[in-house]
Amino acid sequence: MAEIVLEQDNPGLKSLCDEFRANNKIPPEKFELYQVKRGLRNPDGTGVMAGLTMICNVHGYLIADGERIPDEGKLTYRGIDVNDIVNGCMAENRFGYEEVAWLLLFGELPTREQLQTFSRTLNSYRELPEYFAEDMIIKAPSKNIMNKLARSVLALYSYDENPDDTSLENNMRQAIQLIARLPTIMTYAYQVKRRHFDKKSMYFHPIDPKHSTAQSILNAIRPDRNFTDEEAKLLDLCLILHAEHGGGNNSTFTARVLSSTGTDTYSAIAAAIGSLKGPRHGGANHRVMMMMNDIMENVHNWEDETELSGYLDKIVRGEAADHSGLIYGMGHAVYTLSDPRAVILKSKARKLAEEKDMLKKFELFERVEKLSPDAFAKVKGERKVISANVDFYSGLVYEMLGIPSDLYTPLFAISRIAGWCAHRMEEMETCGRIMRPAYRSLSKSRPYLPLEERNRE
Ligand SMILES: CC(=O)SCCNC(=O)CCNC(=O)[C@H](O)C(C)(C)COP(=O)(O)OP(=O)(O)OC[C@H]1O[C@@H](n2cnc3c(N)ncnc32)[C@H](O)[C@@H]1OP(=O)(O)O
Ligand SMILES: O=C([O-])CC(=O)C(=O)O
Repeated sequence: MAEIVLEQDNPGLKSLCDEFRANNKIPPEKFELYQVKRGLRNPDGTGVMAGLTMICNVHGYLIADGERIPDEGKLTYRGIDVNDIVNGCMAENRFGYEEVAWLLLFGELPTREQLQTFSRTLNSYRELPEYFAEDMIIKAPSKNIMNKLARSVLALYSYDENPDDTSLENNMRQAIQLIARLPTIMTYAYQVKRRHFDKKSMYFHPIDPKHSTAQSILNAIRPDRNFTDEEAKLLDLCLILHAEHGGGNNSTFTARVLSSTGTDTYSAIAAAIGSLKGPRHGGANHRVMMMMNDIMENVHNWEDETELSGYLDKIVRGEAADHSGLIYGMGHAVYTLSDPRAVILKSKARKLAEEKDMLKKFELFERVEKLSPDAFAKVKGERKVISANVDFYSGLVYEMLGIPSDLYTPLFAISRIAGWCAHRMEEMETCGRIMRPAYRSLSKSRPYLPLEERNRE
């Protein structure tokens, strides 16, 4: 027999998949029979309680008589409402992401002096180690910036003289260095991707040590380095809103699971980046824009709610857009009536759309947001209340800021790294047990057969 050609549509590969399918069926009713908490969710849809945290609270429903009662979403960082953080920074017309990173890492709002010192510290670590960009980014471009971010974070292990020391001091050093460097890695990786895959110019502007995180990103991705203060403050707002979301979101949980083994910071954060890339998690912000492009192409009259509803039904039936059956940017594991981050981003998107003469597109987003819950309820027969999540309007805001779609999900990672690092340290300092849930085995005992007895047709 010749070797199997591992290529899409090759009969050999198809036969391997048939072999897999034949031997790997688990009937859905078995999950119920053995009371397995699929997706680590209780029967009422609430998450399995996996830990304790002081970093964040995500509120999306009330429980009354054992039932989930939908409620407006509320997000607090270290007990402080994220709306108050946003309004506080806006009232003082200053950048807020650095303050949020401090709050998440240490548990208290920084004093003016602490904030200045922290911002200066971040700026002093923005540059990558010598030859890192040449050896790790330029020589090995990736089409996908999330993939490049994960690989670069893993590679930083080799540039660290003390990578495996998991003392708080060492974890803290690595956390602050990573928070400072991830934006630089992202913008370098983007330039290399532009040059290598898109055949466009690549430019590496010098880093300005006085820039906030948001400013440093705009400085690096704009060919002429020009941006307004309003644009930088809006990007900063996006970074504030994405910085943290409790211990249970998939990427943070991933970081905590890895940290519970005692592994190094680079391994834990690279894994979290891999999780965030998924289209059901942070990758949804990019998918929303692809889905909306598909809707714009296929729905003839954007204002016709009957036509639009019909198309949304097709998306949920898996017959349109990417055929996943998902309306990206809608639904959430915790939020029901609203995701507070989506509420803020929507108001910013509307304002920008008015300024940039893009109201027609904004209103289409708004219509999809309005009609999706019905399509979801009708097609899936689900009673669950769904609303727009953080990923629904973020891509639109980025698009109107002139940020390329390659960077939508990476920007999420640039911000969320603060939360991941805070959770890693909390896990290691306060929990100290390896996470090890159980899987009920459905396999039956059987004898090992010698090769000549394995005759299957
Ligand atoms: C930063 C973030 O991660 S925010 C979330 C970003 N993700 C997205 O926007 C993708 C679209 N949304 C979803 O896939 C889901 O709503 C999630 C992943 C966010 C939450 O998932 P869950 O808590 O498991 O959702 P839920 O328990 O309500 O799922 C019930 C059913 O509804 C489906 N469903 C949930 N949301 C949607 C949606 N937006 N479109 C279509 N079907 C959906 C689920 O796939 C599931 O179907 P199944 O029973 O056939 O498996
Ligand atoms: O909490 C979740 O499951 C996903 C989410 O919104 C986030 O991580 O920001």
